[in-house]
Amino acid sequence: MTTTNPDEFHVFDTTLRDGAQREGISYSVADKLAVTKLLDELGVGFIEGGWPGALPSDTEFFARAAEELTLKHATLVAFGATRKAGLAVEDDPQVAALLDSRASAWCLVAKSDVRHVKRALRTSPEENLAMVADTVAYGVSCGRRVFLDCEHFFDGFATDPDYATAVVRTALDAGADVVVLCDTNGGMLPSGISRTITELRERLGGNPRLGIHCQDDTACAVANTITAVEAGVMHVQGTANGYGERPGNADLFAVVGNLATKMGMDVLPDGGLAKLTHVSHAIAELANLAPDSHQAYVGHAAFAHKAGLHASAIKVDPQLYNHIDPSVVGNDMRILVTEMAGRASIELKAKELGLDLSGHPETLNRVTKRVKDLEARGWSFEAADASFELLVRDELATGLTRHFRLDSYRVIVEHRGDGAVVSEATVKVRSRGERVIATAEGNGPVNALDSALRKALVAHYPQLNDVSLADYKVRILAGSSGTDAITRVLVGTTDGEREWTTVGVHDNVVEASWHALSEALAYRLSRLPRLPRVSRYR
Ligand SMILES: CC(=O)SCCNC(=O)CCNC(=O)[C@H](O)C(C)(C)COP(=O)(O)OP(=O)(O)OC[C@H]1O[C@@H](n2cnc3c(N)ncnc32)[C@H](O)[C@@H]1OP(=O)(O)O
Ligand SMILES: CC(=O)C(=O)O
Repeated sequence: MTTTNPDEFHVFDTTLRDGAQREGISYSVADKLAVTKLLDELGVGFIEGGWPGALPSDTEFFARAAEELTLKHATLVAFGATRKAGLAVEDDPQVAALLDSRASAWCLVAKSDVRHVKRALRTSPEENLAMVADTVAYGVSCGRRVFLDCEHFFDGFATDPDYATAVVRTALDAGADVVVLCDTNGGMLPSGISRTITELRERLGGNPRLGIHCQDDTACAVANTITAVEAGVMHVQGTANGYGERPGNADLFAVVGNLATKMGMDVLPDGGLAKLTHVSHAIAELANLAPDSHQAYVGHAAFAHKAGLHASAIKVDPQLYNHIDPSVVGNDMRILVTEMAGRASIELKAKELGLDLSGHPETLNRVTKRVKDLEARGWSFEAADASFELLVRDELATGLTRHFRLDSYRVIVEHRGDGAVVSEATVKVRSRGERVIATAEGNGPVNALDSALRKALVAHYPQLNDVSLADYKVRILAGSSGTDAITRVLVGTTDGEREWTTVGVHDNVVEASWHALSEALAYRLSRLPRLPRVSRYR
């Protein structure tokens, strides 16, 4: 891998500025400080923290960051705009706010499309160049490192290449460290990025310090960013998980993953790359967004294999079906067990769960057949590892699965005259050689059943006191009419330390729920000493 001098190649994060422009994101100042620490831990070179003077919370963020944060790797950057048209730079309150932020680096947004200069800024092309020159030079004279974001650069270059080039040259001449070419409307394709940067570099001559900032409106932001690096830029901007205005920004984790693993560029400090997955998920939490399972490199499913053919090759060598070793970016490979599984998928999944089927070809065949049959009837094991594990244990006859057996259950739902609806369940189970009967009420039939089953078992298995329901999902699968459909229930259960998921399928929602609930407790108890095997799945 080529070691990249952090001053010669910049990884510039704008999660807290452009990323915060995504609909639905609203960071508190504390969130912003936490995101900054995570990005610093990852090892990015620059963190754009927001626009002091424009957003009161960003002003507060910079004040607190100056007092509270000691960054190991990153330089904190304050975002702002070039001075107002017709105003001396020293008199512009927004520029004063940049100084007040105490950030040692600024990133200024400037117009580089002449149509925007005339129609949005309502000023002359010459005055816009003066705004760029004055503000950059002022920042530099105040000891700040200044980056210039050329808004709408690619559209501007297509309309008037001389003017767009003049903006870049003006900023470089005024002392800008890097001039960043922005695809603000996100409409570019890689070929256009490459052509424009090549032509710009010819016009400028020498080796200009250029950067790239791509919005994702054509879903090409990452590809456009990589193309720009190939065309000679030395500064990439992006955001955690691609958050940003409209469809978003270039996903910095995919950009960094590509640069490091495909182009041999060592763009993060030692150990940084292996933190990619953790930092991605932690920032999603702070943004209050569910992590995208299917995100490249860092998604939970980025290295999840469903097809039997994939698994059979992976069994020989995981590299045959993975573009990189997932651990390089802190991720894991997973094998999914579904109708598409073959014996190799089952064997690998069982191994993942600590069960060795390699010396048990008959069991492997049986498990594979049962999984395929059950999946065809609506069961889904890919999200229910615990049910799959119980099934394998049953077939392996390890005797670890059954600590209780159902005799019968009954649930009633009573709609009373006063409008109250009450559910009551009675379960009769065999446990430790005894017949146990328990009754419980609940706010619905499933809740009542769950309570009654726990009540019946807890005297024999006090471990169940720590177990609680974490999630309950119902999906209607098929049927000729709405009410005769098959129901699939997935139950998530936790003991405070771990979480596991079980599945139940039946044309009766209560029975499907019973199955998933009783499996959840059976799974917890399967961690206890051995007990005799009984058959399941009627
Ligand atoms: C491409 C990007 O995403 S850049 C980042 C954009 N981010 C944001 O806009 C979020 C923060 N923005 C804000 O809080 C507000 O828009 C503010 C504080 C910056 C400005 O608010 P207001 O003063 O009320 O102005 P308003 O938002 O209506 O218009 C923007 C003004 O900036 C001017 N402007 C736009 N770009 C620039 C520029 N590069 N340099 C100088 N002035 C600019 C516009 O001409 C307009 O001026 P006008 O008020 O004289 O018409
Ligand atoms: C600066 C910026 O965010 C853009 O031009 O898209």
